[in-house]
Amino acid sequence: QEPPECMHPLPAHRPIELTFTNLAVKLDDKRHVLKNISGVVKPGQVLAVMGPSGCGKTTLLNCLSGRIKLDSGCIHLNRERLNKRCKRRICYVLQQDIFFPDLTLRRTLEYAALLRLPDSLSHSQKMQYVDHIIDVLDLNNCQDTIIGDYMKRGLSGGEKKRANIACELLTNPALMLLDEPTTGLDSHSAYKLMLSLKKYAENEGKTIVVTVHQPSSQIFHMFDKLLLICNGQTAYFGDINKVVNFFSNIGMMIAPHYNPADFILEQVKGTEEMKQNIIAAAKRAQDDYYQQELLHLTCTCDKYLNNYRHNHSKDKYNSQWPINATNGHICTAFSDSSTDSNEKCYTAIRVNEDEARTLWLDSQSHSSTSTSDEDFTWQWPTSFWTQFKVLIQRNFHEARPQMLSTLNWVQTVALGLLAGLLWFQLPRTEQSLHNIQGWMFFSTTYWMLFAHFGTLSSFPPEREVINKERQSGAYRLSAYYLAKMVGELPLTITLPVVYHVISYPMLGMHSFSTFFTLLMFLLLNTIVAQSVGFFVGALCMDMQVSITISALYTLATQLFGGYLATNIPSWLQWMQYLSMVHYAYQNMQIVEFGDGEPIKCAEQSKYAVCQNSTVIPASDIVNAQGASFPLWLNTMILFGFLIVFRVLGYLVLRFIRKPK
Ligand SMILES: Nc1ncnc2c1ncn2[C@@H]1O[C@H](COP(=O)(O)OP(=O)(O)OP(=O)(O)O)[C@@H](O)[C@H]1O
Repeated sequence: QEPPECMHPLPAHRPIELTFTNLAVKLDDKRHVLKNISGVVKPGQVLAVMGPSGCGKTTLLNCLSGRIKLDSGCIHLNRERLNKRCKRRICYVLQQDIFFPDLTLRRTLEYAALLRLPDSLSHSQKMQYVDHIIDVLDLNNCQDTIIGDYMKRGLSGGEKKRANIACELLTNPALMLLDEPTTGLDSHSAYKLMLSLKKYAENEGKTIVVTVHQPSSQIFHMFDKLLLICNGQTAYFGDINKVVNFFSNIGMMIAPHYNPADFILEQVKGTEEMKQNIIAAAKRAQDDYYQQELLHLTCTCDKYLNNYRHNHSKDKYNSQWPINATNGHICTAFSDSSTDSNEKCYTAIRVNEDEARTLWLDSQSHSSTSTSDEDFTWQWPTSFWTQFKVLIQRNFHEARPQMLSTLNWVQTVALGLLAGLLWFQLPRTEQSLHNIQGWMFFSTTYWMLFAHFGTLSSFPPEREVINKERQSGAYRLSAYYLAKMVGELPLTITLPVVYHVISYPMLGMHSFSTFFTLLMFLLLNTIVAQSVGFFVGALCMDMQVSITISALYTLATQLFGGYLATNIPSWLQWMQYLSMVHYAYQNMQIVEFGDGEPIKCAEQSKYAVCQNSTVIPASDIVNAQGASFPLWLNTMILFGFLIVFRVLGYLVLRFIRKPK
């Protein structure tokens, strides 16, 4: 069954001719992962990159997408050298399928469409296009299945692969790089997927580069060009239907009815001598290839230039047409080359050939000049406000199953009841004071740990998705960050509210105002702890390191909170100012003992004030634990913690953990 034709609601992007020349990448300045890799792929063509495992295929795609710094060589998209701006026009489908596991496939695609299709399209147009992409990639049956991960069963491997491609196809990219899109698919699914891509390239004038491991011969013959890599070097670059000839010319004959893909991979996995022979032959063939291109060019350069002049006679590009790249100059360069050394002639001629081809591409492009200009100037597909709104919804949907899981509900209700029963209806006497303080301290530290470690464990997988989306320029980091704070807020506070509603009245409720004020400080403390967890999770790439830092910080926070140790040595007293629990716990005491029913003095009270009074004022209770601040100052400091750690978290993502 043929995949349906693609009808994208966006105007077509200008076709891209991808040219890469002499790419080299070294590891640790020593070992070459890639060396002298060159090639060109034109609009409508599919280039297959093949080679043994570890030969450098993924590294090449990383280079072409601009994610790896080159040691030498250059990459051009039409006439423009690969730069940050044009990187956004490349879609890169990674080998790993990185998604939010709890969202369904349809929801995932809907959010991708809402974020990555421009605001000029209505919501229903975007949804229609999602339907269309689901049809194109044959994902109808699983659109309501969650993506899943190793813990939760969701989409199959093949469905995830197609979902990955679907997300990228949404933006109607002109250049697609796909890293092993057929891995894990059965032969029929692999064939169907490649057929969809091939049709997409042909019908829409897209430029496609795929890495493949061991394609069937049916798939192999679908490709237009092949780049075979061996030991990081070119073992073949050229038309797919000439590769068998290339090998037979160097004495490596394919048996009849043998899959050419299997055959060439066996050759490049042979002895070191065989590999060197193949690489040397590829180099010779490449030189010949350029000579032929040149001959072709000299025959057609008149056509290119005449076409170009005809189509652009009045537009602004005409004035930019380089004076030295005239027909005469190309031909002169060519005739000069017959006497020059190969290398010199190649350089001289390539410059002009590239210019001619680029101009020809301009003239052939089915998009108008204004559309192509828009291509080069757009920054974000949607406005900040759209990104913010969509990301709030997505954050909420994505985080809810984890943050409000059944297990968390059970844990909260059970602990609320347990704390209520343990400190049930305590009398307001000095003898019970330590127990009442125990409830407050337990509540603040428990929710601090819950929020901190919850964020710490959930953020690293989320960072993968965010990095992938930031790399493709889907949205602003600031929109994501604000949306995360707002979208997760109701989820963050739900369980502490439930806990407080259960346990505080059991302890002994005196007024609604103390109930609500205590709840506010409990929530503020929880949100601060979440911010610290987010900052540590964003900063540390190693989970073990982040757990160690968090354990140290949260335990020290408890030790200096004012409940466990009241006689802190003077040289260590500064540590209590770093303890967020210290401020929340103090405020809870000020409210509970100040606004609630007062605490009666014991007969033999340790408080001096009891010599003249029958009740202990809140200030005396708080002062007995060491350094103390008034309510407003403690509250300001807690807000200070919140702002500082939120800003630090943002700066870490913006400058330290930014995607390459
Ligand atoms: N960051 C890195 N640190 C160390 N080695 C690296 C790094 N990146 C790549 N390599 C090495 O470079 C070589 C090429 O890796 P690459 O992932 O490009 O291979 P590949 O052809 O895509 O392999 P496969 O087909 O198995 O996915 C491998 O030997 C790999 O170990």
